[in-house]
Amino acid sequence: MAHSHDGTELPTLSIVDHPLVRHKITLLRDRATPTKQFKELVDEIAMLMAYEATRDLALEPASVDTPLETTTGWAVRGKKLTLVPILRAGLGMVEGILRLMPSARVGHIGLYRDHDTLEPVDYYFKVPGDVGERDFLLLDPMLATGGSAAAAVTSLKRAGATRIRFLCLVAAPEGVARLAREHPDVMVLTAALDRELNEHGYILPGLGDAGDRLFGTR
Ligand SMILES: O=P(O)(O)OC[C@H]1O[C@H](OP(=O)(O)OP(=O)(O)O)[C@H](O)[C@@H]1O
Ligand SMILES: O=c1cc[nH]c(=O)[nH]1
Ligand SMILES: [Mg+2]
Repeated sequence: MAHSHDGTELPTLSIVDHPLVRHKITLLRDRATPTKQFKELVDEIAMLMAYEATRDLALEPASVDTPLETTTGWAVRGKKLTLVPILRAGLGMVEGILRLMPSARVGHIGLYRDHDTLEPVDYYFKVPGDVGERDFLLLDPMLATGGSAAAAVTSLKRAGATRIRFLCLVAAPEGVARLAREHPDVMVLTAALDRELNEHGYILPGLGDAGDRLFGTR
């Protein structure tokens, strides 16, 4: 059971604190890290996190012919795992995870956070069919107020999704609490649980605006 800084229980939270992840997250936070390296780090951390997020995937026996004989191995069971990045910043997490599981499907959810109200505004939704039979990994580097993640989960559920995990790199306690309140069935995996949000809804200490740092906008 995880706790936020004020002691609230966060039962659906898992912090991926592998030493390599902690090292890379620190480089990602550094304001001096240039766009090219920022992109590479997001890609690498996402891949390491996906390894943890899929630890309990169901398997089924699979026959395999080695050069010497036939034996029984294992294959991941069921429909292809489905990655759903929240545009834009979530896009940075897709390629690294696809290297680990090249046959995963990819859906997209377009959302941006209104600068004044901090409320999510949605502009795109496309996911593969057979939604109810799929395991979804919803991807966004930042979980701040939780408004965007909660809205994306609501959209996925409206389309029929039942098994959703949310992967982020940096989370604020406020966002974790909101997601746990609105979608207690959705497990959240993060590489870092930060202290708080500032008055503009930015995570402290955080890493700044993930979308801008990934794509060189501002
Ligand atoms: O938890 P929240 O308070 O909703 O904030 C988090 C959202 O804000 C950022 O996206 P942004 O709105 O900057 O869009 P972008 O990815 O297009 O830059 C981030 O990538 C999340 O989607
Ligand atoms: O700190 C934050 C909060 C929301 N979105 C970001 O990219 N960074
Ligand atoms: Mg942004």
